[in-house]
Amino acid sequence: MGKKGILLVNLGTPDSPEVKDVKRYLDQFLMDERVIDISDFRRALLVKGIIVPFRSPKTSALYKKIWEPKGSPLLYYSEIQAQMLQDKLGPGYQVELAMRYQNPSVERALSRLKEGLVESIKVIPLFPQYASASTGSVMQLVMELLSKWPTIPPVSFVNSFHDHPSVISTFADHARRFDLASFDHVLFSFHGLPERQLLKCDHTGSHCLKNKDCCAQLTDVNKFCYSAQGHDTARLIAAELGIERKDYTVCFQSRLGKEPWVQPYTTDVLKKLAAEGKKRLLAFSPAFVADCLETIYEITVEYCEEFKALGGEHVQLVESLNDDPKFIEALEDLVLNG
Ligand SMILES: C=CC1=C(C)c2cc3[nH]c(cc4nc(cc5[nH]c(cc1n2)c(C)c5CCC(=O)O)C(CCC(=O)O)=C4C)c(C)c3C=C
Ligand SMILES: [Fe+2]
Ligand SMILES: [Fe+2]
Repeated sequence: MGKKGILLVNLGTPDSPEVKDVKRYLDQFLMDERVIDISDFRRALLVKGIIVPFRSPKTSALYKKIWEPKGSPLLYYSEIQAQMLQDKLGPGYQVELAMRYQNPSVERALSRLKEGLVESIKVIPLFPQYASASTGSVMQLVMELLSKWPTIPPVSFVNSFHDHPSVISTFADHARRFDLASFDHVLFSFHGLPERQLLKCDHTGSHCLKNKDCCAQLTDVNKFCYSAQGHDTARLIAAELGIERKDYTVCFQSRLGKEPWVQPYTTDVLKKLAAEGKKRLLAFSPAFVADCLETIYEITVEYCEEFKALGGEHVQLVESLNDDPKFIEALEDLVLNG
């Protein structure tokens, strides 16, 4: 019997924090039709004419602040996760890691699986909640690349794992490293998404954003909704930690552009909590399985400073799943049963 191929795919990061590499990364990322979902002509004008030239120097400066001797945290944690999963699954499996943008490329990882003569390929996009811009984009690229192979092996995809018990309990374990009673409020701050992309994913056209609580419960109608899955992740982590509903807020960070994104925005929530006299916040970022620019810089530095300037005292980030063996158990379970 041949080996089974496993392809883990995370979002991607620049090859280095230098402006030229950040430009190449942002160009590939934001030219993806699922990320900026407007016409090809308008996307090219916006991305190549405005965002990449103006944003890259700023983004490069941020990457320089989080870059470590071993590289970008997103990449090195992903590499560790892939190695730990390989060790756990043993010689019957070939685990490859790829990044949707930049390196290691999905094309190269698929070639390595082909060279390894795997009998099947299971793709696990490393995003707990499904979004067209993340999971959907990985699926599309893998299908496009495989469609050019003369022999297409049996292939399957994990769609989401927002409620996986080991994922939930790993986040909860990481929060228990702190004295939970010392915090005034808990944030579940998810990466943002344009509202338009949520609406497009509502196949009924009758549910999403039709009332302010449409994502509060996961049902058959919104089961693939990024926001509804995020609310479910937050609900499950809060339940495991015994955090009452009034003591946490689900919010969305990292907005890009002027159009409305999924709300509430994390910055608005910080303002509201500071105005209510809250001083110490505990912040989860459960859209990611590894710490990255969005957690290490945006939450730990930017949001913390913003909150302090508003009269707060501290925003404490809960570490992501990173190299926790319990998360690798979740990945193993997705391989075997997902
Ligand atoms: C949960 C997964 C992600 C979704 C969904 C997503 C959507 C999305 N992102 C942008 C724009 C940017 N995102 C940036 C960084 C970034 N995004 C994710 C994940 C998701 N993005 C990660 C893991 C990271 C960090 C990568 C790292 O190297 O650490 C950036 C770059 C940083 C910056 O310039 O601010 C941009 C830009 C859009 C437009 C979008 C959905 C439509
Ligand atoms: Fe992003
Ligand atoms: Fe929704």
